Amino acid sequence: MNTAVLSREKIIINGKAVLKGNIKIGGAKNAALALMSAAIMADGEIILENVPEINDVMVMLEIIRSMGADVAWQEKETLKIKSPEKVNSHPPYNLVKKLRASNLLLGPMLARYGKAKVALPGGCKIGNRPMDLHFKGLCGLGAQLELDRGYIKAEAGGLQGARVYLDFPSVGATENLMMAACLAQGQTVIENVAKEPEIVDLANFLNCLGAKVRGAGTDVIKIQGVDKLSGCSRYCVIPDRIEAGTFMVAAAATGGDVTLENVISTHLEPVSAKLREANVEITEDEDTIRVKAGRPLKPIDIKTMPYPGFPTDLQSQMMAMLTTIPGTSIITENIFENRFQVADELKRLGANIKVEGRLAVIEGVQSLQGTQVKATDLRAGAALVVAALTAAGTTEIYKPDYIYRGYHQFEKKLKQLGADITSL
Ligand SMILES: CC(=O)N[C@H]1[C@@H](OP(=O)(O)OP(=O)(O)OC[C@H]2O[C@@H](n3ccc(=O)[nH]c3=O)[C@H](O)[C@@H]2O)O[C@H](CO)[C@@H](O)[C@@H]1O
Ligand SMILES: C=C(OP(=O)(O)O)C(=O)O
Repeated sequence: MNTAVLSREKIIINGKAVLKGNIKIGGAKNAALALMSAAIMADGEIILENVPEINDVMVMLEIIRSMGADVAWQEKETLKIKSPEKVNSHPPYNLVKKLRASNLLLGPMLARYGKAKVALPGGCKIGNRPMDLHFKGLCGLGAQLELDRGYIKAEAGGLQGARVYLDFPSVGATENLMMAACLAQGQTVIENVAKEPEIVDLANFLNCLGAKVRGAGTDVIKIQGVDKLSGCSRYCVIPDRIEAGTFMVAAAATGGDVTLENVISTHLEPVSAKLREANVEITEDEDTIRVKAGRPLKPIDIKTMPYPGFPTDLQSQMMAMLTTIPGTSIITENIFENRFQVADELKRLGANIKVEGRLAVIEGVQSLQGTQVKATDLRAGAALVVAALTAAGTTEIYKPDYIYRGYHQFEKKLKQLGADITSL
């Protein structure tokens, strides 16, 4: 078990690898972070299993510890959390600014302790990431919120159940409201919610703590408020569909044959569907997926959408794969306007990509050539690794710390599949 934040100057990859073999996928970053936030609402002790030992989790652990929670790794990927009677409702700026998911502390803090002062969250600069829907929803439940010099200040003298309509199915807003509503008085109905598997995981976890949440995974979530939430002797975080999808794309891009263990294949249907369209052979079992790319790959078009659409968190990796598939592929990014930053780095490797607003047109080239590039965000970093694996020669990827935010033992797993990869 490694509980320190991992930091490196660069990742070095000698390309033209063909990935082959089996690897185990870890717990989902975006589920684990939400569950850790929810844990501060509970009265008893919580044991969370399958928690990925990634940098974002290490930061979230420090955040809830700074708020007074008793948090400790019990064994590999198992976290024990006991929230305090009285919380420090002002977690430190230098930790909060590192994470997007720190915005998920707002709902739980308001619900259990009636107040919160949280710096505006950080996370990857993949676009404008407003919090108007979080504000609208929490105000709808009776909270008072204001923005003051980069801090969100919130207060509530007891939240009241209400009907809230989200103008967009935001993952974070759905999660914040769902958590806050668990301890509100009466019923809350949230309409047009996000349907991502991480939302369902959070709802299941909250119910395990004694909450009454119904409808997660559909467009409408109904929550009957309860007086308090208890502990939970064991809850297992769902597998990370984005980590799994990244390895699926890497396997396909390198013409490999890789079996992923510990996945929920239904969560990966949008990814499997697009890879099949690109002529990749996918065989699914309940908890394994085999990706075999024996045949020539075909160009495809991709549009990112809220779940069950194609995930924006896998768009950059797909772009990397498409750079060497002969023909024209078109990607439409509908969620985050800056997710095409990776295109400029892929172009350094010889890719032919034209970006026009929300559209990227990719003309497949014969091969990429290794050079120096830099990760601009978490998934851009993962995409550069995929590209470097296919490239001729050596690629150095700077700023790999972005990658360590969300991938545990990325290099070790890739090595296990036959990649020539190291980091300094
Ligand atoms: C920690 C975590 O779980 N991060 C995920 C979460 O981010 P996050 O929760 O930040 O993403 P959202 O679903 O909230 O954002 C999606 C879209 O909604 C917009 N929006 C969001 C909130 C709001 O109040 N107003 C508003 O307009 C955003 O600008 C964006 O265009 O879902 C994203 C979309 O699947 C993923 O890429 C992130 O990996
Ligand atoms: C955008 C991502 O994460 P975050 O929301 O934590 O910045 C991601 O996981 O790709």
